Amino acid sequence: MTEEYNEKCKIDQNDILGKYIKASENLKAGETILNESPVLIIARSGDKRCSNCFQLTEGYCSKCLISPLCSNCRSHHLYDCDKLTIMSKGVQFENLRKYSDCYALLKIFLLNENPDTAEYFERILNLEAHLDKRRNTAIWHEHNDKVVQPLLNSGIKEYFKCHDLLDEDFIQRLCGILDVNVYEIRAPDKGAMRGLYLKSSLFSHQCNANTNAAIDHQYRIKLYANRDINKNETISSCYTNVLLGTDERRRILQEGKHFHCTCDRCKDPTELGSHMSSFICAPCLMANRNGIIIKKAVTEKWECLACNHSLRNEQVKLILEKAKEEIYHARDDPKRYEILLAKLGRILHQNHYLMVDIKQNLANILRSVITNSMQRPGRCVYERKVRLCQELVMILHIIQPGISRLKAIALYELANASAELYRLKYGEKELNTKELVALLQRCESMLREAARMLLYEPVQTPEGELAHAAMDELKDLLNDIKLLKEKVDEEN
Ligand SMILES: C[S@@+](CC[C@H](N)C(=O)[O-])C[C@H]1O[C@@H](n2cnc3c(N)ncnc32)[C@H](O)[C@@H]1O
Repeated sequence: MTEEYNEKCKIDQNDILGKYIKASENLKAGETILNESPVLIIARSGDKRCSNCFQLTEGYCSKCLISPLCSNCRSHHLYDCDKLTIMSKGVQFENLRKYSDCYALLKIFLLNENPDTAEYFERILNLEAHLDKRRNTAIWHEHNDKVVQPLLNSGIKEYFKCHDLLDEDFIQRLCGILDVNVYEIRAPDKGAMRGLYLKSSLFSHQCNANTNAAIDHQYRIKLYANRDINKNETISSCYTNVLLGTDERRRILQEGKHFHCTCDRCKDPTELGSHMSSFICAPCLMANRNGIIIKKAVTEKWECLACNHSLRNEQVKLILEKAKEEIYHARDDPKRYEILLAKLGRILHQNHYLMVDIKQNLANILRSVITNSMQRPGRCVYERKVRLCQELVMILHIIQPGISRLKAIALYELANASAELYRLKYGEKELNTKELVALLQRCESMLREAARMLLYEPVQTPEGELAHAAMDELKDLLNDIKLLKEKVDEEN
């Protein structure tokens, strides 16, 4: 492939990945690889968002009658509005309104109508669609009912330049292109929507990817190296939630992106030693042994590493289904979460992704208890919060060893909760001033590490704002430490 990409990386192609990006030079951790604006921003399937500000809405533009528009916005993209205004006079726009996913496709056709953007239409058509893998699957039928038929029956196709292309297969192909290539982006209401980026969509996936994607308030994407990348190394981005277990991640990637992931983490039954899918071996537990059940790589059987005990696939499925149901019913109740942790902790490894899910939920509840000025959290709240954050940081160190947004947030919370706990202990005379200084210095280095990783995030995003908060808190902490050190000197 000779197609130009940029000076830091180039496009290559192989039978497994299709097109993918590799480094043309050595890249340093933190180095920006790509900055790009989306060619398309669309609502998530089933949502309706204002064409101008992207807030959720039920309203429509009073001129073109087809584009969703919220009550705060008076107009949207002029070219699109003028074109759709002509079309709406001769089409059944009620059907297009009823099936909101049609609007994403109309936006793609409009790119082709507009001479300024027609080039993007051509480039979108070059993206992977996995048409054959999708044919006659559940998603194919869903798109047929909610996009293909409503579009074809509305009569709108005759108004587009590409009307003779617009048959069932072509529309399914575009649906496939969107499903396979979009990035999830944060909507103004903090919900999710989708962005299509022509260059960024060529990055292949790894569950332990070597880049992070950061999307700013204008929806520009920045892809930066989260660790050093060698020349000719494949540059990857992560398409899925890293806090899920291998079977879950693989299922999501198979269903949504149509490939079987064979990255280092997926291939390793211990998930790089994190044990995020492992079970506790009951016979070993009874015998006071440390038995862990993992899914063996070749046989795909769930077997204990210490004895010959095994679990059948159906048993594993049942345990997980029941655990998920119990987690669902415990939602927002810290006491029930604690009981569940104790109960499931006898079946699931401490780092199992469902245990991590409960611990994250619990840590979030404790955060609101701590930050709520009406409540006066006791020491035990801080102790629990510290323990939960420590466990999360430890797992993230394994699965995201480089620069990591999740790790930065967990470290930030750990540093603050720990500092508060040490101050409480000091107030209760459990620590002397010198000991407090030493412990606060540990918090300082955690906060510094969190701020360092968050500084790669765009300023006007929640993570960018957290970077600022971390810097401010670091200053306060340094000041505290300085005053306490002076006190130590006076005491000596
Ligand atoms: C967003 S596209 C990436 C660009 C794509 N390779 C192309 O040729 O246009 C996602 C698709 O790339 C392929 N892919 C990405 N990462 C992969 C991986 N780790 N293993 C196998 N296929 C992968 C899959 O076909 C997937 O559906």
